[in-house]
Amino acid sequence: MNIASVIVDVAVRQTDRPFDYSIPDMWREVIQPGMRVIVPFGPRHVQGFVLSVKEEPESRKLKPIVEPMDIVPVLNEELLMLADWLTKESLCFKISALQVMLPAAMKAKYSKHIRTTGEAPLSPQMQTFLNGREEAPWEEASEAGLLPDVRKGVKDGSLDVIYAVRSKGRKKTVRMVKCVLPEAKLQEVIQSMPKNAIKQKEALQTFCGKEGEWLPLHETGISSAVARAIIQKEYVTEKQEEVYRDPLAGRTFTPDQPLLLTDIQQKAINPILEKIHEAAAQPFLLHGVTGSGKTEIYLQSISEVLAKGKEAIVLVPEISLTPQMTDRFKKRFGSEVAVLHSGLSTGEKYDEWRKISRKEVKVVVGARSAVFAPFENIGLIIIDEEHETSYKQEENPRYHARDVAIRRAQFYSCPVILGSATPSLESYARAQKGVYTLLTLDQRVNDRPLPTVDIIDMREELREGNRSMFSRDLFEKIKDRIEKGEQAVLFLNKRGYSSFIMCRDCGFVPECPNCDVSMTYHRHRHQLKCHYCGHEDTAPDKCPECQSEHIRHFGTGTQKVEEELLKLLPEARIIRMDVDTTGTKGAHERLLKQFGNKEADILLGTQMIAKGLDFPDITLVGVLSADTMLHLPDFRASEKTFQLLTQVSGRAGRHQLPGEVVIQTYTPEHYSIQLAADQHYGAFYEQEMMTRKMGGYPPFYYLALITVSHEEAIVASAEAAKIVANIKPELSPAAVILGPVASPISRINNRYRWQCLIKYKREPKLGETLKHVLEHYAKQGKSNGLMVSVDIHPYVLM
Ligand SMILES: Nc1ncnc2c1ncn2[C@@H]1O[C@H](COP(=O)(O)OP(=O)(O)OP(=O)(O)O)[C@@H](O)[C@H]1O
Ligand SMILES: [Zn+2]
Ligand SMILES: [Zn+2]
Repeated sequence: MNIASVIVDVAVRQTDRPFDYSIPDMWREVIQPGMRVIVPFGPRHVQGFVLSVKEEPESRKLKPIVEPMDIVPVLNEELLMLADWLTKESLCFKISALQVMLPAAMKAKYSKHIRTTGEAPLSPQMQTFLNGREEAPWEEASEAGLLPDVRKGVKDGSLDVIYAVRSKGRKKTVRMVKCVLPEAKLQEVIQSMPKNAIKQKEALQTFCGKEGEWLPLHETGISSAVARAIIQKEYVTEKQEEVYRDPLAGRTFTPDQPLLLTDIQQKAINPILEKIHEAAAQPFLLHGVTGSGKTEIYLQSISEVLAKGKEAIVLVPEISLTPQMTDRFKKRFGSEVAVLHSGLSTGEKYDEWRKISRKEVKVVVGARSAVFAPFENIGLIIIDEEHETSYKQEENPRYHARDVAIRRAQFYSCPVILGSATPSLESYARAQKGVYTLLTLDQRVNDRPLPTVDIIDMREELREGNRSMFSRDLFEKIKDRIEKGEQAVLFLNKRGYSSFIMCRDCGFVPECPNCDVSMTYHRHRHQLKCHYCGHEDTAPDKCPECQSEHIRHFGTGTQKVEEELLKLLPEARIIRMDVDTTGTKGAHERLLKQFGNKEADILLGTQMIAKGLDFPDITLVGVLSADTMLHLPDFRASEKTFQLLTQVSGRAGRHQLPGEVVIQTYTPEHYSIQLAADQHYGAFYEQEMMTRKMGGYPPFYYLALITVSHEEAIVASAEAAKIVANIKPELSPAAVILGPVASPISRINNRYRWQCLIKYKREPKLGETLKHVLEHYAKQGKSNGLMVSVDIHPYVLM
């Protein structure tokens, strides 16, 4: 093959297609599709991905590939096809689709150098600057104010500008040493060494009885100076050995055995096992209440897959990718497991990825991007907590891991398990239609009861003179748990604070008259605004419902909760988990371990404690503020509230001791709170589907969000209007276009943002139309400062 089609690492629309390069003779056997290569592009060298290779009679004049960056392909054929699909589905650049599949360490790092050519004399300035060096970094010349001289040098032929491309990640190596002397000879040498060579003698002693064995130098205790000496004397030889950075170093896992499944679990797993044996691509929705033993079903399904010599991918939301969760997989499958999450360093991620790529592991447990694990014989993909919105990537390529998983599973003819106690409406609706097979676990393991839930009306508390953030009921229960030596989890819903206003006396929250979403409060203008349709109002100083003056937007943080709790209960031992206390590496794990060891009575935290925790002595869960998310300007607000309340409640009473839950709220009558307390998913589903149907939202309609931004608000709004005018004729009359309106976050980095939301059912021309829009603006892009983005199936409408 003498020609390669390459996608170059230049993300603009004009380059969003393969370019042909000739393959130099010496690499004709080497270069294959899926490899990264360095190619010339304009004056520079850039990274590129080979999509295909072909043989052509040498008539075209093509630039040659500079060199390959890999010796084996890093993307297999399936992943290359997947990138194609991803580009079409999410309207992204091909290069972004290719790069998202690889660890960050494999992204190209570019550097620029100046180098002497020796073909013409250097200017005196350059001579002084280079001071005998052949090469210097471009930045250094730039800082020295020498760029004009560099330019002259390039012109007169004395200098070259060199563009270098490297991978960011480095393989880690350790220095290994081995004694080359036979045992007897070694003893002889030690004996004959001069008395003062104590260190060298000691060093050689280490090799006694280790003939022919390679030892890691750092484990021998030999200093590098001494090592150098005995290597020089040719007693010892050395080599560099590649090692993996082990993110779990120092942790041990006691292997565990599969549990005997309960009848309910058995009934749920059977259809999965059947599809594994048939090798059939079938998505399952595993709807199991909290503590119903979903994880055990995952584990046993994976065992079956491994027994067939295939591989499995398990996706877990970042936030619940806790040590507790990963341990369960490590215990069952030991060194067959690789773990990928954002807590790993770039190097550690790279190493885990290479283990997968080299087929040294069979199971990957990881966050969203692990869906691209480079396995080639996938037998099962599992998405735990499938309703989590973090499975959608909010930057290009804007993909949803669920869609990618189902796509890959089709290719490999294998089942997908989507698991959740609170499935997304979209998935449950698909299961109702039979697109996914529904499996239900409606009871906790061994008939442990679900916790009892009390809803506390915080308006009532206020009326009766309790101004604290703890209701009397919750406070009494916390005290009781501390006395009994049991544990409590206090959950503060941080998301959504400070964006809406609420009456503290009656719970009234101003809503948009047209949209059924709460209005967003703008403090600087004291205004309320709907971010779906643009409706505006001044913020009331008195509650329109009850005339109370206690209507304001309020907020509180975990730290404040901790302080107040300590004032009331000085003896309470509290572990606080939020972004502040978990910022450092391993902090998350350490805090949970302390809690598990019962070094604290109360675990106080935000979203990050809502999921995955399984501690036997948690008998109380308190939700301090159930409403905060309810009033976000988001049609999924009720769904998110229901899911979160159900999840947190599920942390209580999972083992022998029964659990209790207290939910504090200002809107106790809201159906998502009522039904979460009843733990009645079915009823919530019915009610919420009705709301979505009336509002014309998913799963009844699909959405596409167009966002336009510019430094001047008027330009952004005018362009948004133009876009709407342009696409309208391309869509059927059934499609609805909302807006343009200012985005909820109306300015980011001094750019004003406007958006329009398209609701549609079937619009075959939509993808093409939106792509044209993107292309149109990409062409003008830089000159007029407009930025346009398109999010198909958006989850963040801000
Ligand atoms: N068949 C079984 N026999 C005995 N114990 C089991 C069985 N299956 C699961 N368990 C135990 O029950 C508890 C709950 O199970 P698991 O954590 O798998 O539930 P889950 O549905 O994944 O929970 P959640 O979604 O709430 O995190 C765990 O402590 C688990 O070890
Ligand atoms: Zn009121
Ligand atoms: Zn509105």
